[in-house]
Amino acid sequence: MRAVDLVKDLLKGTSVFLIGMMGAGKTTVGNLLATELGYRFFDTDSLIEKVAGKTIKEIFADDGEESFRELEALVLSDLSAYTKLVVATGGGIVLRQMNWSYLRHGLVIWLDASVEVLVERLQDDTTRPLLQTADPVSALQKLLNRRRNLYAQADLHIQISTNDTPDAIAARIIAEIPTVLKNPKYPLD
Ligand SMILES: Nc1ncnc2c1ncn2[C@@H]1O[C@H](COP(=O)(O)OP(=O)(O)O)[C@@H](O)[C@H]1O
Ligand SMILES: O=C(O)C1=C[C@@H](OP(=O)(O)O)[C@@H](O)[C@H](O)C1
Ligand SMILES: [Mg+2]
Repeated sequence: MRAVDLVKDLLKGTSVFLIGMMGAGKTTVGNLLATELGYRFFDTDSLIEKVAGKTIKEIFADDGEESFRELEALVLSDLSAYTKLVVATGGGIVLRQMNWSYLRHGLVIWLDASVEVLVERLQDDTTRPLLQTADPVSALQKLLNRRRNLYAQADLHIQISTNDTPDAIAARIIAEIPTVLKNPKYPLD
């Protein structure tokens, strides 16, 4: 049996939620993973932009972060009603305790990249309002310090190194899902 077929068998349509810091690759890897699993892919940030009719940057600037977080919770609660989804979340989704009740509808996977990797990827990014500061490196470090314990509540922890390609990370997720989901056909596994 191919690894991905075993995983489909184990998941039985359960959705997958990717959490982790900005730049960890949730959007990029989520897309690939959905294709592999034959699931639909959604990104909470893209849905928020559709609902609001403006970009994340504009929402932060016009309405503030709290307003963005309200929309984020709303979009996540809607998505949690469905099965067979891979959902790439925004890095701050873990902050609201209520969001965990939605995330727990699926399998929660933490993509964990170091601040060095995140900085390398996001140094020229202008779309993430929380990084538009004089010192984005320390902004990322502070966010990670504040959020690490929340990300650690995920069902599966995927550590990402500098040279891991998106394809390799998607393959690793598929290889590691069986370590956290029991196979009911082999209850003594
Ligand atoms: N494994 C990877 N290797 C190299 N670059 C990556 C990798 N994953 C994502 N990226 C790049 O890093 C940036 C952030 O990725 P993205 O998927 O948007 O992360 P997130 O959704 O977690 O913020 C994008 O420019 C993307 O192309
Ligand atoms: O970490 C955060 O608080 C945020 C992460 C972003 O999404 P990505 O994690 O996809 O970059 C986006 O939701 C917003 O800029 C806030
Ligand atoms: Mg993203």
